Amino acid sequence: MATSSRKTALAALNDVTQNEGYSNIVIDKAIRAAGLEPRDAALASVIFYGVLEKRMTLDYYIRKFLAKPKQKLDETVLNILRIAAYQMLYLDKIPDSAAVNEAVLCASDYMRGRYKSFVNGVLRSFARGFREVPEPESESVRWNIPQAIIDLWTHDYGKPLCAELLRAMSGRAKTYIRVNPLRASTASLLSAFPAGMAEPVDMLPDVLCLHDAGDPTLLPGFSDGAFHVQDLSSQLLCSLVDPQPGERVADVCAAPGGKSFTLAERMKNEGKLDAFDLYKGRVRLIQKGAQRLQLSIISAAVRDAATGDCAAQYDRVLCDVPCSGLGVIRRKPEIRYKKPESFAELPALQLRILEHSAALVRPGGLLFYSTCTLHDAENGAVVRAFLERHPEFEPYALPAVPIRRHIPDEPAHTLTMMPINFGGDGFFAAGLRRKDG
Ligand SMILES: C[S@@+](CC[C@H](N)C(=O)[O-])C[C@H]1O[C@@H](n2cnc3c(N)ncnc32)[C@H](O)[C@@H]1O
Repeated sequence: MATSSRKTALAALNDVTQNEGYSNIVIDKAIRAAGLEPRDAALASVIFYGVLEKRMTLDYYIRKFLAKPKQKLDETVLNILRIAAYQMLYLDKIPDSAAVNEAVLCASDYMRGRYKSFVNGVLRSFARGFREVPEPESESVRWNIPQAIIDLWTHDYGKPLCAELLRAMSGRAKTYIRVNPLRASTASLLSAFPAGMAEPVDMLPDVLCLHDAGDPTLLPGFSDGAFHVQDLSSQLLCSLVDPQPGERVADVCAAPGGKSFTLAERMKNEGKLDAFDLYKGRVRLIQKGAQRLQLSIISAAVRDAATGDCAAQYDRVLCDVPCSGLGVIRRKPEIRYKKPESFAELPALQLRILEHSAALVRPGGLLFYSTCTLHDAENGAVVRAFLERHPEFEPYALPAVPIRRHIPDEPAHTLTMMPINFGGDGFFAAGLRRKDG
């Protein structure tokens, strides 16, 4: 068992807590910097994501073994304790003694070993006593979701649905790929992948769900443009947008490009798809992906969706706006710890983007609004405000999809997707139509 796995997980956790880095980017960077072997990299990643997901439960247990339970702890020392506690509570194959010893080694390297005996003492008591600690009573600690988010979901969706949501959000998200039907088929990929690694998904064609596949970019077909990684809800959203070959389509917040790719594939690479994003570096990601997938109708460019010019008129415009991301906390566990105040400004920006993008839609054309969050102020409320201010648009009933509608009486032009009984992330979609003439 390599010490470097824990050290790498620690460096990445410190990066997330101190610099508010995105978990996937931070852990990839830390693993590359450490030059870990695949097995050690896998362990570093399991520990890193596990600690982020279970942080509130881990802190509850750790504090039972502090002489002063309310004591303020150095953030790195706390992360060292969390890493060891996570292994003891959740990783059956790692002996408790190994978890403690590795933590003490990490502590020896930090601040000239100042906290080594503290870490040793706390963790030895933890190893002896954690099985006797009663389960946390607090719903928030048990599900590792801050109370502010539980309150928000209870307010927006009601208590019973919030309870289902908490349970669903505590599971791991699966990895889905979208097969590029212009380059491959689900059958050809299934035969190229090792047996049992992928299975088709009933609700949509050209989707495979992966099991223990490791890095999907290393799978056969990836470099030839046979598929891209895309969550099931995101793929469902593209089926709602339903662009046709030959149409003009704009995706105004498009990077890294997952939806643009699927939309262009659904258009059979015929027509025009303008994919915009605010950031140059992210526009490059769209260009790189479109090139790999050989989707020549995609033109990617930098543009501010809230203010930018664009003379063209489009048949369909998608606004997949920046949002708080509360629907994807299974994939990006750090998002749940953001303070709700940090997303207070988002609805105003989202409405600005939607209103500005409305000008790009031709008469009779369609405007779609989507987020990967579960928060009415960023979802239904933005769409309601838009319709009040824009009588030239009307609700557009979304095509039926084979998933449960969770929200009673949700209007036909909006769809809130929740991970309950369905593999996809939490997403919201709305359809609007510019009236003719
Ligand atoms: C939810 S992500 C889009 C994901 C993308 N549609 C996909 O499926 O891959 C939101 C994107 O909006 C971009 N963004 C943020 N503010 C923007 C603005 N004012 N104008 C254009 N893009 C913006 C971000 O850089 C980010 O790439």
